[in-house]
Amino acid sequence: MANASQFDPELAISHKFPDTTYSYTERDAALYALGVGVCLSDAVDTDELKYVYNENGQEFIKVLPTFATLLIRNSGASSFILPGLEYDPRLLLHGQQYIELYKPFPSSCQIHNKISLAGLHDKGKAAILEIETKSYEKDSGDLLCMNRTTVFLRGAGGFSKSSKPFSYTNYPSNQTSAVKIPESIPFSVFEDRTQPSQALLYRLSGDHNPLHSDPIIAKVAGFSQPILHGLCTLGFAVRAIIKCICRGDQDLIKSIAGRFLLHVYPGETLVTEMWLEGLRVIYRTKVKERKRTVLSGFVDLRGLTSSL
Ligand SMILES: CCC/C=C/C(=O)SCCNC(=O)CCNC(=O)[C@H](O)C(C)(C)COP(=O)([O-])OP(=O)([O-])OC[C@H]1O[C@@H](n2cnc3c(N)ncnc32)[C@H](O)[C@@H]1OP(=O)([O-])[O-]
Repeated sequence: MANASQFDPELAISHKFPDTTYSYTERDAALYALGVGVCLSDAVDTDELKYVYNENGQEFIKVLPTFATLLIRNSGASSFILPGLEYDPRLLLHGQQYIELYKPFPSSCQIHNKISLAGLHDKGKAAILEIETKSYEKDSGDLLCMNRTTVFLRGAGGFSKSSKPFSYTNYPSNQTSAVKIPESIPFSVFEDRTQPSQALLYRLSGDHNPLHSDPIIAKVAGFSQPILHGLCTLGFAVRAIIKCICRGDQDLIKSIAGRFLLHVYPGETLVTEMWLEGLRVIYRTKVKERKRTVLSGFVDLRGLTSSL
């Protein structure tokens, strides 16, 4: 439990984050695609080869919508360290991710990020911190996407009165990632087995948190072995939706919300169930071997393909 003297929520809320920059090339986009399982079970997958190879003479490779989560990499870990918040970073877990996409990503680009604090909550046993990043294309000044990252700081709650726990949010409640899963049979189900080396491949895209690679750090954090990055699991789930519901058209994705409910061990099989409600896909991802739900959320679409 956090010592109240180590936490000054008002100081954290008034903190001004410096802008950050990020540049990527086609190589980064392709490496990321491999990290989230593109062409994992079929090297010539007709829906996915375009993310890693200039197929049929296409000039540029295509970029997955979840690549949005990499644009904030340089603002990543350091943006969770704020004046007024002291906690053990080894106990930090990724809780939720919300992404809005405004324009398809070019295959290479220079990015300018504007960062702000979107939420801070005292949950008693934990504190929840939410950071929002707006990513602009440097050349055109166009807004490409917005990411809202929620982290769960285990052991850092209890910094306010339990009768009136501190809670600050500056965004609409309909953007929360928690969803109610329908009781009906899913519209579609997709299964994908992650590789035992999946986290080691994914980390090359820039998330070097040792929780995903170092057995000793993983044990300190309470896991039997290094766990998969939450955003890697999200990448697998959204790929399943692009394949099964968007029929391979990644540009149909408008926004993505995901709540990480349980850790995934690299090598486990991910089964994503999808329900279509108008232009919203509600989804749930389970680990087949442990029969446990690890991720759930929704994806809003710009439209449906005529072949659906
Ligand atoms: C990005 C940086 C680095 C990346 C690291 C990774 O990738 S790590 C790998 C990827 N990440 C992982 O592997 C993490 C997987 N997830 C977990 O292990 C667990 O879900 C947990 C430990 C985050 C919370 O479990 P628990 O049993 O301690 O929680 P509880 O059910 O008792 O609820 C307490 C309160 O918290 C709320 N709340 C609950 N969950 C979430 C959430 N996800 N999100 C937000 N909020 C959440 C819940 O609504 C409730 O509030 P209310 O309603 O009372 O106002």
